[in-house]
Amino acid sequence: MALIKICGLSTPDTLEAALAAGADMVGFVFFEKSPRHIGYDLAAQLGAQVSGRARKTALSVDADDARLDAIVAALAPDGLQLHGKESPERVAAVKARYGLPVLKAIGVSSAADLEGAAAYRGVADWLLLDAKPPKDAAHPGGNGVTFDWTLLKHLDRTLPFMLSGGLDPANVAEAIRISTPDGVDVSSGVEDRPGVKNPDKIRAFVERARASFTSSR
Ligand SMILES: O=C(O)c1ccccc1N[C@@H]1O[C@H](COP(=O)(O)O)[C@@H](O)[C@H]1O
Repeated sequence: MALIKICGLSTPDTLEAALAAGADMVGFVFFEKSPRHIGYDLAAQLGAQVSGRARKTALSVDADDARLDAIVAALAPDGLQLHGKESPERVAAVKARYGLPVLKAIGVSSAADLEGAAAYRGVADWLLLDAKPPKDAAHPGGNGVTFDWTLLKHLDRTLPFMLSGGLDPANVAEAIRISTPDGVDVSSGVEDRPGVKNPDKIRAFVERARASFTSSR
């Protein structure tokens, strides 16, 4: 079954909205420069709230082992999203250390970026294909930017991939139709402003993505 992930959750109410809507994965951001960053105490609280209703994903950016140890201890995630410049060797080391599925984020703006993704075959569990951040961006993701989904027609599908980057309730059906992903991921597209999620937009995103995956089976 294709997966729907809501990322950057940081309050009990919006987490509840994602869980009640039927999100398969819920993501938590551990990156201080992000408006969606959460600390360890809140991570433990939100992690307990999930209580098996969805897979918890911890997003980090070029985190070292000490940082990942602390994140894993606080959240007890079901998967790790590595959203920086982590090499295939680093991804392999993270997988070996924690024994958790790894989603490796790749910034895409051209077909060449997809060729680079091949290096993660046999290492990452999922690719998370996001738009390359704008040059002046403060962080490598969560920028609400899309990329040319038709590029994915030539993607080697050995690894499952999650489509991300600028998705929202209005464009997710078209994005699924064009790119036929194994999952979709959204953050800023279900917000009113950076870091402030909107429960209605979360529900609309999950409903439309689910309907679109179901009708394309
Ligand atoms: O959300 C963030 O603040 C963030 C910070 C650092 C790295 C990644 C981040 N978010 C991830 O980026 C993609 C796309 O987000 P958007 O839907 O375009 O806003 C998604 O995987 C977020 O989880």
